[in-house]
Amino acid sequence: MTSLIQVQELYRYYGDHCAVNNVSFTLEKGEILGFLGPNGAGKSSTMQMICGNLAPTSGQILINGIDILDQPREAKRELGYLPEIPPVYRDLTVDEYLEFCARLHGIHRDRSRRAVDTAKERCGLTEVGPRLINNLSKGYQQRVGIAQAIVHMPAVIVLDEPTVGLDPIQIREIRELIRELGREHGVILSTHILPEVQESCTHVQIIHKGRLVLNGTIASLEQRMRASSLVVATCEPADVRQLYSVEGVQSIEETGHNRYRIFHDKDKDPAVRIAEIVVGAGWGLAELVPERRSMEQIFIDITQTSPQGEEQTA
Ligand SMILES: Nc1ncnc2c1ncn2[C@@H]1O[C@H](COP(=O)(O)OP(=O)(O)OP(=O)(O)O)[C@@H](O)[C@H]1O
Repeated sequence: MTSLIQVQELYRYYGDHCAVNNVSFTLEKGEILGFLGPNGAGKSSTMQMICGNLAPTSGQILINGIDILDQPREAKRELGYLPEIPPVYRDLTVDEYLEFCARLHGIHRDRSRRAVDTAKERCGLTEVGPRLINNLSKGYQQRVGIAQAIVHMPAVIVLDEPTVGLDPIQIREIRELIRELGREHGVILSTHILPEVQESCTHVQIIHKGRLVLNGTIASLEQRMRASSLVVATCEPADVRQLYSVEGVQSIEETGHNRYRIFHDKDKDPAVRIAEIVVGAGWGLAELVPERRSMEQIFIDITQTSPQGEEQTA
């Protein structure tokens, strides 16, 4: 079966600066791939190359088996792209704009009305068809941006930072929409926001200084985020010696008034036993929280364990 996207040994230089460095990956049907990295990591450059808007220095990109450099028109038919700044014309109504996009995508006039209605319905825009885009909220303008990306029913949708500048409710709605789109399209979502990937995606790739340093499922990312420490707070002072007796506990740091950070073996979670001891001894269990690594810590972890920034498959 052909992958929806196949990227092989992709490079992009800006002068001497290597912004995308030997990136290879595939996107399969049913996958929502989060392309995660800090600002300047090379996400937008990669997205633009995949969408045929930026020439690679070298490498190959196949969209549904079609080479975007050899057959750009055919390959682009399989693609919907929402750039970081949505390409909407604010002085058109939603209907006029989407109709225009449908025609640009080569949909015949007879079928464009239907295509626009379907895209509006999927993006929750049915009620606002006659309204000027300029008068819509930023969240709705973003939906219009997504509607233009799906109006021609592409196999693949590429969304570059789709929730930047939205308020928390709008963010939730757009993430829900992305999950929904993932049922019928392959989706690549570029973002520097870790929770975005955790909430919306099935797979994740981390790009760091132009290189892919992690490629795996969301479950594998969650695994990496689990730090090997717990924070325990008690109402009465705990007898630390008893906590040391729990299997897997390596060291205990007292961090304040009846608060303890317990470091443990990665493969042995002592939380249940610690809770039993605290409750059994009558110290009062006020808090027991497994600590989690931040994205920055994961970057450090990954880049330190693979000094050349080589890709790890989790
Ligand atoms: N046209 C350009 N000319 C020179 N350098 C560029 C150009 N576009 C991007 N870069 C550089 O290439 C690197 C990758 O940029 P890119 O925009 O792809 O990263 P990004 O991960 O999308 O970051 P952001 O989230 O800030 O957009 C950065 O160091 C950036 O400064």
